[in-house]
Amino acid sequence: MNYEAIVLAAGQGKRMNAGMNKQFIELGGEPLIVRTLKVFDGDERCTSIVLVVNPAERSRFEQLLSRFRIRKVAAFANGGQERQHSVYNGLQVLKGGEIVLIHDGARPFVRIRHLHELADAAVQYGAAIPAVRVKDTIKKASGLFVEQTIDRSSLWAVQTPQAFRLSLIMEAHEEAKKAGYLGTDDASLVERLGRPVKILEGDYRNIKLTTPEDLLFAEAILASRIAE
Ligand SMILES: Nc1ccn([C@@H]2O[C@H](COP(=O)(O)OP(=O)(O)OP(=O)(O)O)[C@@H](O)[C@H]2O)c(=O)n1
Ligand SMILES: C[C@](O)(CO)[C@H](O)COP(=O)(O)O
Repeated sequence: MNYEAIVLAAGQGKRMNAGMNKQFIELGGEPLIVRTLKVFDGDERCTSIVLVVNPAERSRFEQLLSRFRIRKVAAFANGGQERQHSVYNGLQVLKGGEIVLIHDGARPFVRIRHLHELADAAVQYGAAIPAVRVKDTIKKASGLFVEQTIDRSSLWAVQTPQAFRLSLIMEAHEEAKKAGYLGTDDASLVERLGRPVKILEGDYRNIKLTTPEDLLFAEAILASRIAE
């Protein structure tokens, strides 16, 4: 199934502590955002990309698109205060296809195979997300004391891209906006409508580069790919 993509790059990268938007950090000679965009740009099922950026950084992103010959960015949208607001702004400029994949620009290692599986699952279920089973024991705390150990057999660590029927995710964002609800991912806005969200087994290497040590993991993943 073909799809449109919204790629989010309008954050500040505060937890990366790099003194700049982490999207511009180079991995193996290419900026993080370029690596992410290349995956979608190279997927024949991706019809177009909306890139969500801080307006103050737009010309820098435009220069990268030109330098690295990224062809499918059809439109920019302005980032908002929160990730959810950025997604909402991106939804407003979509061309209006049936399926949209919403992806963190900070996740450069997503595989095309998963893009296709997620888009197809969104056709079938309305909403589909990649996730990996939790490997650690998770505990709920009160302050810094354990309150409860959570049974991890039904816990998943959720990733992006998150895939949706466009009409459904538009409704979910509008309803969340009306209710003043803020979620940390887009699927939570669909869940609150009582609509199903399908989980697809993801890849532990589809990491979100968030804190400095994630760059170490990223270099290792890159090295392993070169060896493939
Ligand atoms: N208002 C926001 C916040 C985040 N993002 C994007 O959403 C993705 C996931 O967010 P996160 O990893 O938290 O990135 P930052 O917000 O940049 O990081 P931090 O919270 O450490 O500042 C990133 O690609 C980020 O650029 C966005 O487009 N608009
Ligand atoms: C959307 C997400 O990547 C799913 O795990 C995550 O919720 C983003 O969180 P962030 O704090 O905005 O990076």
